[in-house]
Amino acid sequence: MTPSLDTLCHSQFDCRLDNPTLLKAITNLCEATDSGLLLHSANGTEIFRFSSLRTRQAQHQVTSILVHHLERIGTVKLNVIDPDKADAIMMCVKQIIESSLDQDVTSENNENHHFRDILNAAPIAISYINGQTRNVEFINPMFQEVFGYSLDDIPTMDDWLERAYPDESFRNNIIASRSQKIADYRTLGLPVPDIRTHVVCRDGSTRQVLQRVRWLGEHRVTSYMDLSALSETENRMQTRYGMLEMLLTNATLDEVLISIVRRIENNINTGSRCSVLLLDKTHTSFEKSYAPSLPKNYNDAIIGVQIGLGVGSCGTAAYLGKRVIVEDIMTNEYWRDFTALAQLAGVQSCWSQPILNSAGDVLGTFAIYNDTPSSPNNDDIDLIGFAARLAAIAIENRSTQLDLENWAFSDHLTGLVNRRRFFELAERSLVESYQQHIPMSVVILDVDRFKKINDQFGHIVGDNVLKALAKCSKHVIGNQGVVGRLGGEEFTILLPESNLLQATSIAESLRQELAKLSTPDGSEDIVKFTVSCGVSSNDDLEISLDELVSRADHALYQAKRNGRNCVIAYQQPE
Ligand SMILES: Nc1nc2c(ncn2[C@@H]2O[C@H](COP(=O)(O)OP(=O)(O)OP(=O)(O)O)[C@@H](O)[C@H]2O)c(=O)[nH]1
Repeated sequence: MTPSLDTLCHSQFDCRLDNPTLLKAITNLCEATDSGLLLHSANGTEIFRFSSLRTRQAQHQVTSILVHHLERIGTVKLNVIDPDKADAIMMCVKQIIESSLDQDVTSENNENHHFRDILNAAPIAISYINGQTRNVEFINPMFQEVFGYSLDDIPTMDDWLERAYPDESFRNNIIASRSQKIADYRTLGLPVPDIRTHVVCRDGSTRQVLQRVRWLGEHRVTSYMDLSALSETENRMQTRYGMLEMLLTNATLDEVLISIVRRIENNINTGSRCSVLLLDKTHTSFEKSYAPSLPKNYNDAIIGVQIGLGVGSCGTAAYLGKRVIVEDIMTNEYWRDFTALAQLAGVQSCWSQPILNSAGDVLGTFAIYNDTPSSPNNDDIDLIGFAARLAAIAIENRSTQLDLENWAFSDHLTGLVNRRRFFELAERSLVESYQQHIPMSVVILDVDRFKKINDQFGHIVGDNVLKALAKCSKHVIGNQGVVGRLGGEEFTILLPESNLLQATSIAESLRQELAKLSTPDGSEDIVKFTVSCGVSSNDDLEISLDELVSRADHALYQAKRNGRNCVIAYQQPE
């Protein structure tokens, strides 16, 4: 910053007159030339006077305006005895003063260059504004890098404020009052508190910065620490916490996976979309797609696709069990057979990470798609890895939960639904039956003389009989109903859409099939057995589940009394 010469004359030239070299040089000149001399600064203050007895008598006076680099810095009045020497003496005076000033300006310039160098090297954006003229005199390279503006874009403070805060009412209210506060702090001699603010950059983007204002004489030095990178990190942390929280809720697997996709999409560049693709049980082809931002026909086309080398980013990543980064789909060989699909979705790059379970098996993939060719930075890689791990946990959680549910709801010996589950399902069916006016039926089935089988062949063979019965019953009933084990050698069958006649017929078929079964006894022999069944239905009137079951039980009792190995439908007593 070169201070104007005017400033030098007014504020600094006077005090520099005590510079002994300058005073000595002028005094010497006056003595050598018999001159008297009176020097005024530009504002008229007398700053130097020399006179001797002879010069006081001298009649010839010359006045000259002292000009330095076209700027007036003061006047010199000479009293000379020999008028012919007046111009030469005046020239000498000027040279002495100007060379002294040049030295001062040069040292000032050196200081200013040093100051500039420091600002240029500073890692934060800095502007240097003249508080009186409001001219932006300097901005450092970091300022240009962070905000994009050059000095030509913002020659004055008002230009800067208009660009940085384009909303006029915000400028007139918030910014104006902030400027007033900054002035007040200055008047009070207090440091101006730092503030967080959002600045609009030259390219229209917004940067969050920490603004610090300090005064250097008349100059306002403002530094801006870029917080945008910091808030990006904060956002990413928030996203991660949000996803972890989701895992702890009762959300279904579908909800968790969609939530992972959505949250990552909100956290990355606009124009980027995400997907979770899940493999089928054989781990060879994609079975499910969670990609709500990709077109439906894209998702549909992915289902059933066999994974392998060159099956896009995800097919290849799932096949290799390794992350696959495709920066440009149109030129990458993994996408050679899928470019039309990519065009359909409007994606040009795809980074895919396999989802691995704790045993290291590939369960699917998590991927980020971009609408332009692009490569991920370290943060992106980190985020993809995090999303894939989270998806793996969600999937494993879900399967553990299913295992637990199965364990809680199924009979351990036969794998059929247990008593508790059977009654839950039957209760639900009964409600629907009345709502839809479709009768439902219940069959209770009991192995005849099972005690004898146990006694004769032992408990293990008895167990095998029960398992064989369960397997055969499930097969015969198929999707007509649900087979459950009530306990011991007693089973039950729920037939939600069968009336009494149909249910009796189904039970009769089952009885016949079971009678054909032969269970090995562990030696040469085989075990044959029969069953008796009681059937009830809600054809005729609205009854409770307890009543329905008790009627079937009653019918079973009849079947046993009738000699076993038969099916009896419940009949209302006359
Ligand atoms: N092997 C085996 N036996 C069981 C199991 N649960 C109950 N039992 C046996 O099943 C038999 C049931 O006998 P009972 O209730 O007297 O009836 P039953 O011999 O089948 O005669 P009826 O029902 O009158 O035809 C008992 O001997 C129980 O010990 C089981 O899980 N495994």
